[in-house]
Amino acid sequence: MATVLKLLPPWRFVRFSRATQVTSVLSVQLHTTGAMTATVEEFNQAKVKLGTLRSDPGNEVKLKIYALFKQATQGPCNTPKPGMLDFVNKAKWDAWKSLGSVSQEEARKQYVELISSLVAAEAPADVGAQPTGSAATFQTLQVTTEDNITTIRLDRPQKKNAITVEMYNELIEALELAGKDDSVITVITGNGDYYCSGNDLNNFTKIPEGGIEKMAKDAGELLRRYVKAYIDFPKPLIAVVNGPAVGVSVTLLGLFDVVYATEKATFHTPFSQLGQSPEGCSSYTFPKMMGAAKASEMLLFNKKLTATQAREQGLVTEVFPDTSFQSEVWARLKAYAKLPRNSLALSKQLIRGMERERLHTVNDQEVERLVERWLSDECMQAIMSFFQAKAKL
Ligand SMILES: CCC/C=C/C(=O)SCCNC(=O)CCNC(=O)[C@H](O)C(C)(C)COP(=O)([O-])OP(=O)([O-])OC[C@H]1O[C@@H](n2cnc3c(N)ncnc32)[C@H](O)[C@@H]1OP(=O)([O-])[O-]
Repeated sequence: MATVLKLLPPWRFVRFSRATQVTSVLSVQLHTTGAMTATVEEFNQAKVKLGTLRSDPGNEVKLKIYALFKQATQGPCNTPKPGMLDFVNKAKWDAWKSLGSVSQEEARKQYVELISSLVAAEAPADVGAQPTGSAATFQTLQVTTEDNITTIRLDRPQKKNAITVEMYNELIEALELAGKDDSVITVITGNGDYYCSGNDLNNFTKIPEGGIEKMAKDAGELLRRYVKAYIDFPKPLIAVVNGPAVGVSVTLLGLFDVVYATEKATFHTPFSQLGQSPEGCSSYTFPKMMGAAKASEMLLFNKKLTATQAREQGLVTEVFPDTSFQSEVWARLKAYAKLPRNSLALSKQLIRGMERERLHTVNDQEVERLVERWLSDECMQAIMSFFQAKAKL
């Protein structure tokens, strides 16, 4: 970011010179208090990253950055209020004062998160937008960028878009790229009649050399990374649920910003039927969203929801008639994608940022439990039953 930023009157006088920031930070001793805070190193890295931004994030954001920086390095504002006509310093003072008694550690963490989201929302010089047709780089997905929207389509329609190990890895990569490209929003949807039938149960049949324990451990690590990609996704993420959704594709909806569904969609999490346990942070997001009892009906007792029920429970934002689903949803998404990119990314960060650490903890705990479940007799019996039932057809 240029040191002298273009600002509109009366804010044109608000300038954050790099020199001021550097002087301030040098005069402060920072310390780390634990995993829920940003380390000194992360804070310093964030300062450096701030200097690499190519576009001006706007006055409001710059004031927020300024306020968080002051709070992190000097603590709550207790300097005298500048006079009414000293517009610039009064705006800065107001921003700092508005942080009240937020601790220095918390301010440091928010500073790091804010800069990270600004950096993530800005395409690196050598990446740029993914051109339409970049699907060639993926085997199990179609990924396109058009009209400021990056769309990731699950592309195994013959298998109801069941997620193989390869597909998990490709989805992680596609999300990573989408988070950094020039698009304003990212959409996940399915090709064919299903949105997604969840984990490909064949993933459990490929036992590596290290045996079933190794398989469970590797699958756990992959799942952790997969869910993390959603928790950390830096811009608005929208699910276009074109048909039935099962398992992990349902649980993850709690990490999307908006979920649009056709009336034909259903939502099913048959975890106990499979001897497994919830993932995708649903053990936290579902009770929060729909209350413990309704969440338990789904996550413990395998209750399959219609699209309308899912909307009533808060899992789905809006349900559309199947005949007009695609046209209505895409018209709306194209309009959304014309909104300012940084503003959307930063607002998402505000909405989701407070919960990020908690979601990571939930993800870790769910993965730990699932790795145990995958080694249980209950789970193995359930997987065998699926394949035996298939064999009888
Ligand atoms: C790791 C994180 C933890 C995740 C947990 C979860 O996601 S738990 C949730 C885990 N998910 C489940 O428990 C769902 C298991 N699947 C089902 O219950 C049913 O397939 C269905 C209800 C999705 C669709 O029924 P339908 O009668 O409309 O269609 P159809 O059955 O004829 O399917 C067409 C083809 O696709 C195949 N295929 C589909 N899904 C899967 C899959 N997940 N796996 C493998 N294969 C799958 C199916 O075998 C068939 O292959 P074929 O014979 O042509 O070679």
